[in-house]
Amino acid sequence: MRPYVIIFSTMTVDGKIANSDGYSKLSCIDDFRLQHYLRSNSDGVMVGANTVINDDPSLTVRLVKGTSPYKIIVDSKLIVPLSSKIFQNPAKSIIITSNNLNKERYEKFEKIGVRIIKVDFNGVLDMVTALKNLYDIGIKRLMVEGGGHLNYSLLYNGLVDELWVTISPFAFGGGTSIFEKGILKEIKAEFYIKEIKNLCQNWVNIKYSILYPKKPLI
Ligand SMILES: NC(=O)C1=CN([C@@H]2O[C@H](COP(=O)(O)OP(=O)(O)OC[C@H]3O[C@@H](n4cnc5c(N)ncnc54)[C@H](O)[C@@H]3O)[C@@H](O)[C@H]2O)C=CC1
Ligand SMILES: Nc1nc(O)c(N)c(N[C@@H]2O[C@H](COP(=O)(O)O)[C@@H](O)[C@H]2O)n1
Repeated sequence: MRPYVIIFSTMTVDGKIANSDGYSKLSCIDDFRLQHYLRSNSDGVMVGANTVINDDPSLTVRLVKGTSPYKIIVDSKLIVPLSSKIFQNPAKSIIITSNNLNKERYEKFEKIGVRIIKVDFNGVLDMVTALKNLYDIGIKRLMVEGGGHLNYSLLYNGLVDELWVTISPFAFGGGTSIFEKGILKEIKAEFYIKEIKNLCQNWVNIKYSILYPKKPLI
């Protein structure tokens, strides 16, 4: 069994979630409220290593009432700084990483109480096994907040149930896309519209369910 997975992302009209300098503030207040609402209705919120390094996020629930979920970082080489805000409440932090690293790398995180889930790494981490592990520790509903490489690796593996994407009224012409294939192959993923909502006049949130791929391709 694996968690029900929802990707939440805010992108420009040209599909970018950050520009090439790493600038990524694209939401309006209603969109931030939606983001916090989904956090409060999730058992865990997952981000990739680059997102932690670029944004130093809190990933807490602040704009609506509710409990902050587990924070889950996908980091194959364990490069995220120990001083990141995410580790301020280490008991609710989980790192998914490779089982090929040396002991010292895990130890510094384990020492402060961060839970480490080790999975196989073959250029990308085995996210099928990672999600099974998360389900077994009680994470039944998982929100994914990017970045583009993490989003794509989950989509590619048929591990996404819904995509909540907000289109913000900007274009960058470059930068990081909502889905970045990295070393993975291209696919033709297909989505089905469940709901469309206008936010703060010029922003649009679209809730999609995934038509394809629904199951791991590998
Ligand atoms: N506007 C928005 O909604 C959001 C924007 N962002 C922006 O996106 C940018 C970061 O995106 P990306 O560069 O795509 O980085 P990312 O956050 O997806 O992290 C990529 C890294 O995470 C690890 N990783 C993720 N999935 C993996 C897998 N399956 N196997 C192995 N390792 C894996 C690897 O270390 C990889 O280099 C930042 O600038 C951030 O500000 C991030 C989240 C939301
Ligand atoms: N929905 C959304 N809109 C934006 O404009 C964003 N920049 C992001 N970024 C994501 O939110 C995280 C920051 O969370 P905190 O406010 O620090 O709790 C950031 O790391 C991205 O995952 N999202």
